[in-house]
Amino acid sequence: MNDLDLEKLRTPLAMPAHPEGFRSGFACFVGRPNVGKSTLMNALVGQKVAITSQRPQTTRRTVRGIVHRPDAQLIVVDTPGLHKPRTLLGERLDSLVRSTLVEVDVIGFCVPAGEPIGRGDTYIAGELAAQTNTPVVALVTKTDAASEEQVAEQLLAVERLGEWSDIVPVSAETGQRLDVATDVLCGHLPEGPPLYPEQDRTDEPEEILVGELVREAALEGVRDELPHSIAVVVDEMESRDTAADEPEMIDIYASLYVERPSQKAIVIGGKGSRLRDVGARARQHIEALLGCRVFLDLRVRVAKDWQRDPKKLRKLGLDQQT
Ligand SMILES: Nc1nc2c(ncn2[C@@H]2O[C@H](COP(=O)(O)OP(=O)(O)OP(=O)(O)O)[C@@H](O)[C@H]2O)c(=O)[nH]1
Repeated sequence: MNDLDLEKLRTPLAMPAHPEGFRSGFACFVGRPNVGKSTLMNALVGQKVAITSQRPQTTRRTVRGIVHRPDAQLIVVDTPGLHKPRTLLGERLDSLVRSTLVEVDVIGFCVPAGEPIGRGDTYIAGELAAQTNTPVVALVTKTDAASEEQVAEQLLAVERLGEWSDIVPVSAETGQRLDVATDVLCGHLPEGPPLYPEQDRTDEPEEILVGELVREAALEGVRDELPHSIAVVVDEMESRDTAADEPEMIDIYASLYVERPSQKAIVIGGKGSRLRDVGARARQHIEALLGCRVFLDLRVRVAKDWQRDPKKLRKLGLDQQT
């Protein structure tokens, strides 16, 4: 469902004339979980196309966000954070990242400015060293959350980690040096026409974006292992028949899957209070995304140990390798 064959996407559109020297192509951000990859992609695209949270490993799919510039079109593929796999879901995520790495024109290796380089970063730097044909730009993220001194030290530490085409410190939060990052990434793209129409910010289907917004709302405030146990499937999404003078309205029915009945109780909350909050938060974001009123019906269902079961992963749309 989330086609990774980027070669297929390189077919140029029948676009109006583009300036000579126009560049287009794909970039992919990699890094440990929670280093700010999705937030950076959203900031570069200028719209929320990937969900984010304080929890590591929020991103489960590769998401494509599109950055438009007068001289280039950069398609950013956001990937789940690389880590040592512990579950089948973890393994699938890792191989998903690896298969994406070999297909892009430039890789952005994200390391947060304010955290010491750890084993996770070294492990990924080692993986990247094997990608000899693809330029790697090191992006030192979250510079707003670190002191100037820390940023300077981190730049030196990152330099020592491997061979990078460039090292750019950025803050998705304040927008600092995002233009430099885009410039540098675009500089590595091949010359070619735009691949997407100018108004497109993502090629994710709306249903997927809606499901992700529900998951994001459900992740807020939950503790421990629960975040990784929640998956969302949009079961139905349909425009309601409204009178000509009434505003457009879309009915959405979605299921939130958890792994155990005890988790179901947590997600629903006392007298359904938590689920109501999740629904209200998600509805707000979905209405902003779709630009119309939304009726949102959420059900919580148990799919026992879905993270370890290939059949269930497939049903939840998380088995992207087969
Ligand atoms: N202060 C600050 N916080 C940031 C910045 N970018 C991201 N964050 C925060 O860092 C956390 C993780 O951000 P994400 O974008 O979800 O990180 P990720 O690397 O995509 O995470 P995974 O999906 O786990 O791989 C969130 O709480 C963000 O708000 C930044 O530039 N400055």
